[in-house]
Amino acid sequence: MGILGLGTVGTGTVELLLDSTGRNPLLSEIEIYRVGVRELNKPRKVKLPDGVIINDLNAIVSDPQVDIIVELIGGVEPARSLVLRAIQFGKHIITANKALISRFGDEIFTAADQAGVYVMLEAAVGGGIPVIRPLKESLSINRINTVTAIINGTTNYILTQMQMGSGSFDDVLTDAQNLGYAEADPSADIDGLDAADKIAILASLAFNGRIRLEEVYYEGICKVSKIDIVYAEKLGFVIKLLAIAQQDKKDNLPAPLSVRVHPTLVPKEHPLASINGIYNAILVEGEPIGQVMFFGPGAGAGATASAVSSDILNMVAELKISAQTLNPILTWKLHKHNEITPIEELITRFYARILTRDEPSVVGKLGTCFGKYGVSLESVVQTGFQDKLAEIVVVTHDVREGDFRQALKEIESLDTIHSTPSIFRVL
Ligand SMILES: NC(=O)C1=CN([C@@H]2O[C@H](COP(=O)(O)OP(=O)(O)OC[C@H]3O[C@@H](n4cnc5c(N)ncnc54)[C@H](OP(=O)(O)O)[C@@H]3O)[C@@H](O)[C@H]2O)C=CC1
Ligand SMILES: N[C@@H](CC=O)C(=O)O
Ligand code: NA
Repeated sequence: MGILGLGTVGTGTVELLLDSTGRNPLLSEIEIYRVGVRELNKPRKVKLPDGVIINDLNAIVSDPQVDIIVELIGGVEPARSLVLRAIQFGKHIITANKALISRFGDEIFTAADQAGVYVMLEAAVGGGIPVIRPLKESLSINRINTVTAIINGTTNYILTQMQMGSGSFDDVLTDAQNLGYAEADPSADIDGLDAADKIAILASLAFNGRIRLEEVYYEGICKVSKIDIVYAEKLGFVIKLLAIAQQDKKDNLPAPLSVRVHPTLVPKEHPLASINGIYNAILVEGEPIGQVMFFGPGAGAGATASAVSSDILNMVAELKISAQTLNPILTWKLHKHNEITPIEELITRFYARILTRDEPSVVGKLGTCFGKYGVSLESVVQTGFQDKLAEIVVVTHDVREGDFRQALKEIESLDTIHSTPSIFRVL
């Protein structure tokens, strides 16, 4: 076996594979033949025989001694070219790289199909949580209607720390980086793109069709402030970065999918409200199963190594049965593209925090504007003052997003309105 990458996940995986006592006996059949890195002279936490760690990754993916390539480099290039080259040379692939799969899954799965090799990616979504394989195998008979998930550990860690009132945003992010949770470029975590990559993968599996990543709406956590966390709490919510894939029905027929990532006010009694820190959870709803929730550590060396190494063991087990015929349930044959609804068509509740000049008629003016676009309000709270401006928090009933945005545009043009610092969707 050849491993590409010896960073957080690569090191965790090598440590796990070398520590076989009390684990699955198949582990003894796995040889770490080569490990590819960028910098040969970097100090490493794991000790491997001389010559195993090299920096010629192209040589590893074409080496006849290697049957399985484990890609743990991250990012698109050179990961994409190396994986495609490995497939050309008939190697089976294991990867933790959601950025690669969400963008180039089509190309990689098609190449793998033609070459008759497996691609396994349990670690790419939810870190250590088994979710890809359960969706492919144990739940595959269900008609899934919704996947609602917390699938970025770094942002969940930051939001949890903010909620507990500890540390500044930057300090908590640095913590998450030092703990090995964040991506090499942490803006992918913060801006919601990492969660978008992951929900695109889950949605393709759950709804049996490819997803165009560019159609997935995503927003990150930059606009979530301590003030909003406190208001949300008073109103009975916690703020979480949710990734949602939902199949709505129109006239009892399946409508296009809604696939999106955004900070969301989650009612405190909802099962996802209590998922804190580095933990992730994926709530799957389908027919006939009902609700199933997967919960566990979403990032970090050990947890992610658990998912990568389980893929390695499963791969070895599959190849023992037959190297000629692939188990069809483990391959990725997604022939159609799923159609995705634009975000303007989403029907949801909203939370908005509006800063106004303190005039007696302002709540009435807000109500009139919202009413004009069919936005009805569930609650309006005039809470306090920020720099001499009155602060009003509204929560709407379900509304079409496009109509809410139009109402807000008109509200923002009123003289009495100063600004709308926060707008979040409510679950
Ligand atoms: N960290 C986590 O908790 C999780 C990460 N993942 C995914 O796992 C993958 C790996 O992440 P992680 O281990 O955190 O990343 P790291 O940045 O810690 O490690 C990356 C490794 O890849 C090597 N590498 C990077 N670029 C090149 C290159 N151009 N040529 C050769 N080697 C290269 C680096 O070499 P060198 O050491 O010499 O610099 C390093 O060993 C990513 O796809 C990530 O999204 C998935 C789930 C959880
Ligand atoms: N950066 C990711 C790592 C796991 O996928 C996260 O924080 O969830
Ligand atoms: Na997983």
